[in-house]
Amino acid sequence: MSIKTVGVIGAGTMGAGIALVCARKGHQVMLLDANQAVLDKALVYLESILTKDVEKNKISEQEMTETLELVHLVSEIEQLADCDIVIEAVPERLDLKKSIFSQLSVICREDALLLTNTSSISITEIAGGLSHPERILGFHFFNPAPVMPLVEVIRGKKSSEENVEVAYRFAQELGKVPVLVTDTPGFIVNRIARPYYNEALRVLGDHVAGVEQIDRIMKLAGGFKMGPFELQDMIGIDINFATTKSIYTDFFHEGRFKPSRIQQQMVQSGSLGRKTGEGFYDYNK
Ligand SMILES: NC(=O)c1ccc[n+]([C@@H]2O[C@H](COP(=O)([O-])OP(=O)(O)OC[C@H]3O[C@@H](n4cnc5c(N)ncnc54)[C@H](O)[C@@H]3O)[C@@H](O)[C@H]2O)c1
Repeated sequence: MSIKTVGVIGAGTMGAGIALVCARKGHQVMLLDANQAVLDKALVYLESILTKDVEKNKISEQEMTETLELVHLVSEIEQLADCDIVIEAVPERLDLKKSIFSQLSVICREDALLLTNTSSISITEIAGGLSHPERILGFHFFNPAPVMPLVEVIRGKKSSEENVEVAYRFAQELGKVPVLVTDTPGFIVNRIARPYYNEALRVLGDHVAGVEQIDRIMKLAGGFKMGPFELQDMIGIDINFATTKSIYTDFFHEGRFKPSRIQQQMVQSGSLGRKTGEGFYDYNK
């Protein structure tokens, strides 16, 4: 399969980065968001990253212009009809993802690959009841997408082996390191990472230590690049909370995955981390 045009749905934290990864490899990118302000912000982000590449002599000004010209900002899902691959990166909600994939199933060609960047939701459930579920797979980038090398390629119950191979090769072609995963809650990385966030939130809730202290200790003693609270702010506390809830539900409420009330209240209050300027840390200072 020759991949020319890639659709990216959702131009937020992940979608904008995924669009950049694809455009840098010469693909035409149709970047869709329901919110025009997010699309405008995504363009500013792309320009700022590529400008840094020019300043560091990694690319020429002409290459920057050519890469930017590959990214088309769109507002209607029908504009993705000719895409060879579509990567969905809307918020971590099953109803939203199901609705998007049911529209894509009608709009896109039968041989187009339909990928979801979900952190935790069952691929099998997203594809359930849709026509041609063999072309629906998980394709999970890590944040920030242009920097992090890993992509989890997740095989849903009805994903075909042929499409798994195409997705695997596509990840390699993007310069990423793919890992094949079967469809289980949280896949590999988010399942293993849950205790890092959850236990830190319990330590905070038990007043054992504060946010900055916990982050500092995990970096100093554990060798982590970022502490659990810095990471939640970068990921988006809403996205992190939704991921924990989904993993907890899909593991039939095993206590070790139980979500935290602290995180829930931060989401309820609109303190979502860096993207809102305030989370466990204040970014407006
Ligand atoms: N944030 C992370 O660190 C991270 C890492 C890996 C995977 N993910 C996953 O990627 C997905 C997106 O996460 P994010 O952090 O980029 O979210 P985000 O909230 O930053 O961005 C989501 C975007 O989707 C848009 N959107 C919502 N409904 C839409 C629709 N119907 N059509 C088009 N656009 C729509 C929103 O306007 C928003 O801009 C989630 O499934 C998340 O679990 C996130």
